[in-house]
Amino acid sequence: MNLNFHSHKTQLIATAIGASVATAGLLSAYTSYSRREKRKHLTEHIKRSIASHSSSTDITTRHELTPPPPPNGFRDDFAVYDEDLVKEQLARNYAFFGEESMAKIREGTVVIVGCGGVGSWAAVMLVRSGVSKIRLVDFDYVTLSSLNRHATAGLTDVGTPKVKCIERTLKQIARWVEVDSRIEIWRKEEGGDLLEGADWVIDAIDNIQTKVDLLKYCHDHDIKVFSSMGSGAKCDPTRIQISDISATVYDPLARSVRRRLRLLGVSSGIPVVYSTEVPGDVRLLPLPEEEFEKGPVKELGVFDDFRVRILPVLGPLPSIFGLNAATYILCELAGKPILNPLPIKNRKKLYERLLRDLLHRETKLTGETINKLPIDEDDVSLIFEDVYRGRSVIPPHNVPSRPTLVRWDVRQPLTINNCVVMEFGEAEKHSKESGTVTEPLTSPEIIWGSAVQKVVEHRADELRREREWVIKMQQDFIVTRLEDWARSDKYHNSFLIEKDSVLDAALANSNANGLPEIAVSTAQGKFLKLLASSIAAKRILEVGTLGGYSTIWLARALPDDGQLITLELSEKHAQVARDNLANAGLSTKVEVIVGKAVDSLAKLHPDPPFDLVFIDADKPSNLQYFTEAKRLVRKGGVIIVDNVVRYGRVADPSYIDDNIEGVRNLLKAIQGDAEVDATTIGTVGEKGYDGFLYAIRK
Ligand SMILES: C[S@@+](CC[C@H](N)C(=O)[O-])C[C@H]1O[C@@H](n2cnc3c(N)ncnc32)[C@H](O)[C@@H]1O
Repeated sequence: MNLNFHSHKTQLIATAIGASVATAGLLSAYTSYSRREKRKHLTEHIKRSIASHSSSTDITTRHELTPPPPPNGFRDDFAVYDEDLVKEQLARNYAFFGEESMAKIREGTVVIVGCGGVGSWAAVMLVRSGVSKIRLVDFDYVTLSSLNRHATAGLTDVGTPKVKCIERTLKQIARWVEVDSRIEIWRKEEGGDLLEGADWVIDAIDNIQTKVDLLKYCHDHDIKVFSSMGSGAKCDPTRIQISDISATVYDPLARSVRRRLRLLGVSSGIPVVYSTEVPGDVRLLPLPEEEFEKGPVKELGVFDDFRVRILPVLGPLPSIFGLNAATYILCELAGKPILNPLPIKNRKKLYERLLRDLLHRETKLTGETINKLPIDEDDVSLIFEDVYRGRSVIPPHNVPSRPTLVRWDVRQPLTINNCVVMEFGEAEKHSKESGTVTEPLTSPEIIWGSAVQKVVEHRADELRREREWVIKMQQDFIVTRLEDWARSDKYHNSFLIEKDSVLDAALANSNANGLPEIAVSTAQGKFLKLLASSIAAKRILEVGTLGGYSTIWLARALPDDGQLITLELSEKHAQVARDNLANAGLSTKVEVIVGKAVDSLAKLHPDPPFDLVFIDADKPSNLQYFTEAKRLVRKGGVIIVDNVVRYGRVADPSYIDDNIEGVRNLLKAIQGDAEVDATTIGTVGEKGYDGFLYAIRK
């Protein structure tokens, strides 16, 4: 019985197993079949798509952004974007990063600025690894000479946009990828649009100024950016590495970018790929003779500020740079960043030591206890790495075994321009023979000769030029906020304008009565007063009183028998103004007329004429007020119109509103008016960017 039971059970189990195996076999066969079919489908489509590309003779259609859908409507076919196939294609990456990280990579958006030898490789590898949204930005076209390093360009691509030829390849690699190709130059003025939505930006630009612009822009706008330094003129792949921009050494492009960024206030926080290989005696190759014959060299470049000369490049190097960028960003997107990419040398300790030694040396030199030097650790690295390239200033300019910083000329203060690198022994000799600050013995030129003196001057000059460049750059970057202007006004006023309780009370009373805070600023008020004084104004007309703040300033310039008439629409404003004027002791000199200014003006007589008219009421009526002002002001008298700049918007055709139109109409009228001579003066201050129009009645 027992046996029977067992044999029955065994039979049942065997049947169950048999059935499961058969089902599994069938399922597996079906899955394989289904996959095979999907794969076949995909392969056929890709073949068709490629065939249709190569049969086309029109070079522009061959590089169309969207691959042409095949007759059976490929894009809607489930097989194209089938998740199974995507996962199969990315199987090794899934194995490496796992589901969660791969999901992040696949959601990532990367913008590549510069799609040449570096950017093209980065793009290809990012897409091969699963990045599904990519924007390519480059204004340039494929040339024959770029084929030695480009990831996707072939002979038939010559003369076509670089971004388009990368896009085509990317779509052949991953049918699901979204490529946004922009045949555009990145410029900081419109830079935001091209970077929109980026999780990461790759800077693969070969123009230093644009590169610095882009890095600074990304830094200021909290956009993650990875930058590629100079791959030109190098050949040693073992020296390529990733580090923070602040830790780069030996690479001349990195040095220049680092210096410029540092002077713009960005000293670290940008990962870069660079090489420590010091290029030999490399110069930009001269252009071939026939290129010169085509016309002035400058005209040969696509854009003025882009180089037209040729830098020697060994193809694999930029590609390695691009692959480094892709690797770094993939790990970042995956949430598994490369931890502490190894900088060639950890120089921080060295800079600390150099600074400490310099402090001791300076203490001896000045004979005083010094707690803080006028140069800091950042400057030390600038002097050591950038200015003196880690070498002694003394010929033969060895790499010192014990580098030391010293003040070059003890008769001059310690600055980055008056501080040099020496070997310890040289520094000792220098200090001994130079004497001290109070008792200098001789000049450094006498100690080391005029050739060394020239090196120091040359380096200082280099630094100065760079600073000038940076100052120029900074001007482009300046975004001055209202609070900056307010602080500026406050600072200047603290020297030039005494605290004035009457004016403060006028503002406080206006506020208390709910008047809008649109009176002129303190500095503008003072300007109006000075102006009225300079022309010895006896009769002043004001259009737009508000609480009488500008009125008080102007009236204070009047002599005892002077008079000011001010026109105000609002009875309430006028009443507040009268109170403020009374408090200022100016009631007898000022008459406030209530009503529409146009009507009030029409009733005023030009005899006696006014010396000064200040127009500051409703802007759409500017021209009417100005016309009346001309009638009422004496020859040689002055008309001032406020708010004619309006954040520069008057000049921006995209702004259309009544106030702005009021100013534009006034300007147009004055243009052909022989009776006045006028100019506009920007009055940047605590009220932001605005300006006065200043006109003299001829
Ligand atoms: C900008 S505020 C004048 C500020 C004043 N000048 C100052 O700096 O203290 C403009 C004033 O013009 C007045 N206003 C507006 N339209 C007017 C009109 N048609 N006639 C007269 N006044 C007018 C407003 O009521 C307001 O008080």
